[in-house]
Amino acid sequence: MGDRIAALVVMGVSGCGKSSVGAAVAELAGARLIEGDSFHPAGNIAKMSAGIPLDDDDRAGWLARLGEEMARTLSEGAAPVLTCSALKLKYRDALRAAVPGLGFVFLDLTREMAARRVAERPGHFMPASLIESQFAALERPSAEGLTLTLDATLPLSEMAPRVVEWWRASTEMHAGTRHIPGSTLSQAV
Ligand SMILES: Nc1ncnc2c1ncn2[C@@H]1O[C@H](COP(=O)(O)OP(=O)(O)OP(=O)(O)O)[C@@H](O)[C@H]1O
Ligand SMILES: O=C(O)[C@H](O)[C@@H](O)[C@H](O)[C@H](O)CO
Repeated sequence: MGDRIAALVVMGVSGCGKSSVGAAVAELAGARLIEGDSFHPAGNIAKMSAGIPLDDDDRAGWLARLGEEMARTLSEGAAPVLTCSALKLKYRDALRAAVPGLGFVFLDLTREMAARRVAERPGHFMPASLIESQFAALERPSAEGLTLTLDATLPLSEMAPRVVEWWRASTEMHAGTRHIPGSTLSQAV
């Protein structure tokens, strides 16, 4: 601890709750939600809709775009909360290179629960048949700094405050200043 978290990425496999948790955290922290799925190029959506997993090349441009979007949000004085699968270490490192002080919230879910959630979710492009490939790609962020792992089956009402508390604690420990996520305000404590 002690490193200030400038922006958050809510990560994990499809169905783990990135959009739900990201929205709740952004709301509670007064931060700006960036919904990573909205930045996929049409070709990526077409591939996933057809039941074909994305590969590193498919994800490279998308990750670069997400890094730019977080940097742009910070330059406007807002704190970004990005939802992004960020399944592999090299994807997370690409995001870290774009935005120093990036915190990750990993929503940990079993294959069975992820498959059930995705199968039961109406009107979404992601088929449950791709869950296995999501777990095949997943490199859990177990030994990485500025990372909070949460059981993705916890109630949302419990997760969002925990994330915001962790975020605040990291900022308050930074050089004796308190940074309020979502604002440009930094005050001495
Ligand atoms: N903590 C939770 N408890 C119970 N159900 C949840 C929880 N979080 C999310 N869900 C439900 O699981 C489904 C998937 O959630 P959500 O869309 O937020 O996941 P996601 O990781 O953003 O998925 P994707 O990456 O595929 O878009 C939704 O139907 C959502 O309502
Ligand atoms: O890296 C990936 O394979 C993708 O980002 C997927 O995770 C989906 O976009 C997302 O989960 C929507 O269901």
